Amino acid sequence: MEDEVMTATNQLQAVIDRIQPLQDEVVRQADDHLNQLTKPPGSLGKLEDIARQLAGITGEVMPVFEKKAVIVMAGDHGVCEEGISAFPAEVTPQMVLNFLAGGAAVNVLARHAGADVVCIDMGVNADLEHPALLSRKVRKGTRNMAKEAALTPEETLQAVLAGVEVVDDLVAQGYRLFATGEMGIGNTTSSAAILCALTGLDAGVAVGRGTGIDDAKWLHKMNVVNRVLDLHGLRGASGEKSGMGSEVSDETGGKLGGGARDEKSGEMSGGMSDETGEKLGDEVNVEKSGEMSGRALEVLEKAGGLEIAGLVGVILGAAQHRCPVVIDGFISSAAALVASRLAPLSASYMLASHLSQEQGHAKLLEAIGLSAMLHMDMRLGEGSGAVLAFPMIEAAGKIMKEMATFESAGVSRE
Ligand SMILES: Cc1cc2ncn([C@H]3O[C@H](COP(=O)(O)O)[C@@H](O)[C@H]3O)c2cc1C
Ligand SMILES: O=C(O)c1cccnc1
Repeated sequence: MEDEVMTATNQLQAVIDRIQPLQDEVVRQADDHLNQLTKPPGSLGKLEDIARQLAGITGEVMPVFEKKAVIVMAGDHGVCEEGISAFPAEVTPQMVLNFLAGGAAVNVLARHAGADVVCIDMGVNADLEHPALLSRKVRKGTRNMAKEAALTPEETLQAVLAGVEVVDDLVAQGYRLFATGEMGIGNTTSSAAILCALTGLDAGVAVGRGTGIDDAKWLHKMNVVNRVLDLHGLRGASGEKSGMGSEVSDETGGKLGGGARDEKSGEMSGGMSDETGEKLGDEVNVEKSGEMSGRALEVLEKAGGLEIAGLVGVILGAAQHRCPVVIDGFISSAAALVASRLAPLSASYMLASHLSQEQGHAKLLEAIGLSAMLHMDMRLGEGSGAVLAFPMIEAAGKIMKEMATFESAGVSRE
């Protein structure tokens, strides 16, 4: 078992080590091109930030994304037995079948965006079979994190590496633009615990109403998250700078397997933040990823979900392949936070699609250094907000490719 964990750890470290900074030179070329286009400089606002970020990610000033996919990972949560959701756990497999039949919100919005839905069983507590379902089932649901660790180290690594492989396969099929999506009743509780554990935030700030729980259940859900943090010693020891001004101690961050780590990892290069929009023109990249943070993996083991762990792998895999990855709502962002702590450079490959109504989502994005494109008051998950943002991302690419320059259109300036 030890050997298996070591091998999987090394595999994950290799993925992290392959993640490169954005290509500064191409970002500069994109910036130059944007300034030749028939518009006052900067007048396309965040579309220009996206265009620069896409250039730095892909190495192309005019990227085109012919094949795009939303990767919807599903898993069940043992913590449901604490009564923290407005819906029963059976909804997870039922919704997976709905995704496969094409009837869920994410299917509709993906069709609208011309994207494919790739549905993956990471750990649903049912025997599901369908020709279009990819099974990467690690186990039938997590353990109840309020009583014991949700996952073992082996299970956690297996799920993360499965996510990496899913992206490897899709890239081999020609996909170049990804979105994260998930299904798992109870997973806003898991995500809130991850947010608290990695930033030091209080449960009162991080815990939201998920599928729509009433006040009494909401208070209970906060208590459950507090119990999880106490049981697993996850309180206030992020080992990382949160980027939100919350003071956190720094003793537990470390290379997996022991050694001390000295890595400034709180400053993210997430391309969509207001500051980074400016930064993209000159200083896009932060430091190269260092050794992976054992702390982030530990949090995933203690409080994670199999679909969340899988999405961590999807995000790292996309970054490894220099593909943009569009992050959906609260749960996807919890996975993105873990990914950014494992590999700080991965944040440069993320685009935050929308600001979920789920309490805590703004703090979660802030901790990664991302700012959301859309404010649609959505709180669904599944990847629904992320696919809704696909057309905007493609629009940024089209601006680069199709817009006339001052010279070509004979438009005067100065
Ligand atoms: C019918 C239905 C469809 C969904 N699609 C996504 N979620 C969302 O709700 C769940 C998280 O909320 P909580 O932590 O409160 O259980 C996740 O499955 C998430 O994807 C859904 C929830 C329901 C009920
Ligand atoms: O923001 C989300 O992803 C979300 C919020 C509530 C319930 N399910 C998902």
